[in-house]
Amino acid sequence: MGTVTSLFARWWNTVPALEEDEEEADATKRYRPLRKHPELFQARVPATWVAPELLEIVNACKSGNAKKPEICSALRVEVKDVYSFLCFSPEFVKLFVSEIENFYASGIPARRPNSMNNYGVIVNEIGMRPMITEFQQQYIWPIAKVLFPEEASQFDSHHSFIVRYTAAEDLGLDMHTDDSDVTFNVCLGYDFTGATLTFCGYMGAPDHRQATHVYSHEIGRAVLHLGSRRHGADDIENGTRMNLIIWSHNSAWRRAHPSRLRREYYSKEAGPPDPVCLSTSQSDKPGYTHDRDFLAYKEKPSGRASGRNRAWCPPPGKEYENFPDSDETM
Ligand SMILES: O=C(O)CCC(=O)C(=O)O
Ligand SMILES: [Fe+2]
Repeated sequence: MGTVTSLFARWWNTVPALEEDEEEADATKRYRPLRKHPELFQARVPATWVAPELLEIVNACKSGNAKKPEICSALRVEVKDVYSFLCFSPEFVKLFVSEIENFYASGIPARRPNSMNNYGVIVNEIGMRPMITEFQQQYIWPIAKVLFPEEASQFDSHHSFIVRYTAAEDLGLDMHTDDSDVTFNVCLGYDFTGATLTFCGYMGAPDHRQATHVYSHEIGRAVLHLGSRRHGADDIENGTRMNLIIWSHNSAWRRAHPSRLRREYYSKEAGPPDPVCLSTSQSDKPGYTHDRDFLAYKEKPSGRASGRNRAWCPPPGKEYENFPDSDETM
């Protein structure tokens, strides 16, 4: 990831992706002889891997008659600009999960997908990039192009990873935006309770920190949203949740919209934030906090009593009326 993106990531509380090597990752080389299902490492997505509903949506989108947001009944509008659909067949879910379990069992070290997730795996780095690229181009892109015509005018790369949460490991993921143009997020297992996904507004919009929707993950169902939408994974209560996330990138759109990185394009906030939309930390560094008014609405998280204050949101001049004074903020 380049400097601009890193800066963008720091400034906007975007989840930063770690750098992916141009060369074949070490994990790919080491894991190659241990692959359990070699078909997951080829540029092919057999029709038996996808749900009939996904085929229906893709066909509707390709027909050119699809109108946003009512593409077809198989596509559910969760809330404006957040969509979900049945995506993978039980056959694929079983295959994919068993491969990931096999990778974990191999003990091969894998770099983590982002600075906020300690138990995930970058699936591109274990050799799955060709299959994911095929899935992105054949299935995600035709749908995203209809739903988000500008951000998804083309997809030319992706950062794809597994996230895993259990009560004994990572419980959830703090509020953030993604370093993606369009995010695809599908649940692959297992049994769990809690672990919903809470959506707020768009980065820099007046309702940026207003709660808009709570999505409940279901195995095989995918959710699609823009990376600039603030969201967070709520704590898991029991069991284990595993999701595959594909961050699609559109370099042309990024080049054409450098302004999305600039403070002056941030709107004044309409009102005080919903506490569920407040962001504490994307790091284990104490005191690493993103929302300037966090302490006016929530307790200081334990173990974060000191340290550098990196809070930036909302930017100066963009505060809502009666923004709490500095004694109440970090
Ligand atoms: O756990 C989830 O469902 C969401 C994870 C997420 O938002 C992310 O990894 O960027
Ligand atoms: Fe995310």
